[in-house]
Amino acid sequence: MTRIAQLTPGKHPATGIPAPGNSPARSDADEVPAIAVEDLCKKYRTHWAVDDVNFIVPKGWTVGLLGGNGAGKTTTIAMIMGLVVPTFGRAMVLGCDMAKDRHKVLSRMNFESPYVALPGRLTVRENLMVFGRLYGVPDLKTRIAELIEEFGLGDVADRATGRLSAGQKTRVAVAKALINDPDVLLLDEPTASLDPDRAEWVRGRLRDYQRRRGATILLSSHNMPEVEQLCDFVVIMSHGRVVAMGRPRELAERFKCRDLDEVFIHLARVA
Ligand SMILES: Nc1ncnc2c1ncn2[C@@H]1O[C@H](COP(=O)(O)OP(=O)(O)OP(=O)(O)O)[C@@H](O)[C@H]1O
Repeated sequence: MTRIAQLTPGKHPATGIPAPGNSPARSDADEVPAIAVEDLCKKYRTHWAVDDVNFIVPKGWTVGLLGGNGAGKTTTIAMIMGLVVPTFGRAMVLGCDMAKDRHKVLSRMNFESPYVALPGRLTVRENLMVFGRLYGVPDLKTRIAELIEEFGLGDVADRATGRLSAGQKTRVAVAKALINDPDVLLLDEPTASLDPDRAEWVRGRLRDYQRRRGATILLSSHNMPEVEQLCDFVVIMSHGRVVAMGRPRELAERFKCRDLDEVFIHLARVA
């Protein structure tokens, strides 16, 4: 049995985690997971940025990818997107090896990071139009109107994206990430530049989207209360390796901590 198979829901060696209540994975624990990361490694010159990472994300789950600065989260997400080629191992999305077959699943995925800027000279509407066309979204004008309404972007829809505030840009980026109704959504610190009110609002949108669509979300975040709110399960990395995984409450119990914040600090000091 591969390590990936051991991490299939219901077979988790440590936790035997059941699928979350609204998860389509509940009825079929053996179906192809949304994301499967198997023996994944990435070496830059002499440095292993990602070093033998294994985990799965069953369909319909929200999983947090956590770790301190330089732990390897962004590199792992980049390999899951098929943007960085693994040195060893593979990242599978909906059964496709992303280093070889990503064209087969890209239309069912999307990505958001405040650190990846959208073209600044294009207006918000033009950006949504460009990405909508790239993803082949049907009835695109209607979809853009829905997103502008849902994300409260009416006042800035015809302004250059580069001239918006960081918070406004983040809302545009999340709207862009949902334009193709993705089955799999990868989020790299989705609320990093938002004030607490806006951050909560974006989390609400993501939660609504996940529930409505049964979508799978893998999210990296340094905001532990956010992770506790959104995630069914977390994978914690340090120095390119997975050092712990489990449900947020289980991890707190396992490490005798009050919450995930304390677990994070504990692991950052010992791992
Ligand atoms: N293109 C690259 N060339 C060389 N080294 C890289 C490259 N990209 C990342 N690294 C290194 O790989 C390691 C992991 O980086 P990565 O960006 O994946 O970490 P991270 O967990 O996302 O960190 P942060 O929380 O600070 O964003 C770091 O030591 C980083 O310096």
